[in-house]
Amino acid sequence: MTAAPQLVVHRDKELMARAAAARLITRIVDAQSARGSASVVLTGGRNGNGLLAALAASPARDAVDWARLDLWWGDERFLPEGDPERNYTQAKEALLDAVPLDPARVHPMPASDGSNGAKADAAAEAYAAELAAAAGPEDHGPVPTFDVLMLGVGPDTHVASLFPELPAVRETERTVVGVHGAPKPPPTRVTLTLPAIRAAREVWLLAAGEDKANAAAIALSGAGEIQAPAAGVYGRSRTLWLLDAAAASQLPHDLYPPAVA
Ligand SMILES: O=C(O)[C@H](O)[C@@H](O)[C@H](O)[C@H](O)COP(=O)(O)O
Repeated sequence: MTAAPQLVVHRDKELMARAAAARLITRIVDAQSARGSASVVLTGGRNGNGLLAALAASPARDAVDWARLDLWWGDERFLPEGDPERNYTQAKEALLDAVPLDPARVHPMPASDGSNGAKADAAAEAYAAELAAAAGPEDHGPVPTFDVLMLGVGPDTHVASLFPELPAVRETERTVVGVHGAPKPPPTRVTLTLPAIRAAREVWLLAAGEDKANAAAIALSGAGEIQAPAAGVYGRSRTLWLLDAAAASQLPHDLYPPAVA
């Protein structure tokens, strides 16, 4: 049984992004000090990219040893390489092009014009193989033990590209699957599954803005994971919701934590 999710509520979207970026820097530095490297899973979307931009602008940014950081993605829009709508493209613009990462340690999900052909299911199998190759005997299954796995939360409670009631959220064996007919464009995507997400040490859910208030309240009030995928994600040692006051506005009062700045 996993511990209950922890909640932190910040004044507004901008402060939440800056505070989450500072939190991520600290977690990466701690992991690198303890194990010599760190492993982080990025998320797409406005909140995810806002955090990356805040990280790029952080005065503490270069406390991170960027050459000893492994970056993975929780999901990807299945589009051609360089498409401005790809999560990888947006992450590069927000942060990756500004820091001295080791390219061999940056693992974008395949593009639709890559070697897997225009088949999202084949791209998913390739990424699952890449994850398995990076896993070691100390890891929990065919994925590396990510230090932090971040997930933006959709207004319908989707996380990554796990949408309510669609097949991907029901997957219990494979670590990566193709998604077809996603309600959030583009319709074709590649996504980690719940088993892969749950291998992470810490799972952070990012929810800022009034449009996330209903999703946060549903996910945190005992909804099932098929109907509310954000309710089904948890880390091995920590599950953390990072919200702003607007996204927390519909939470039951007993869940609403003491406000921070
Ligand atoms: O490919 C994507 O779109 C994301 O991975 C998706 O899961 C996103 O994180 C949520 O939809 C929240 O997006 P916003 O932060 O823009 O609301």
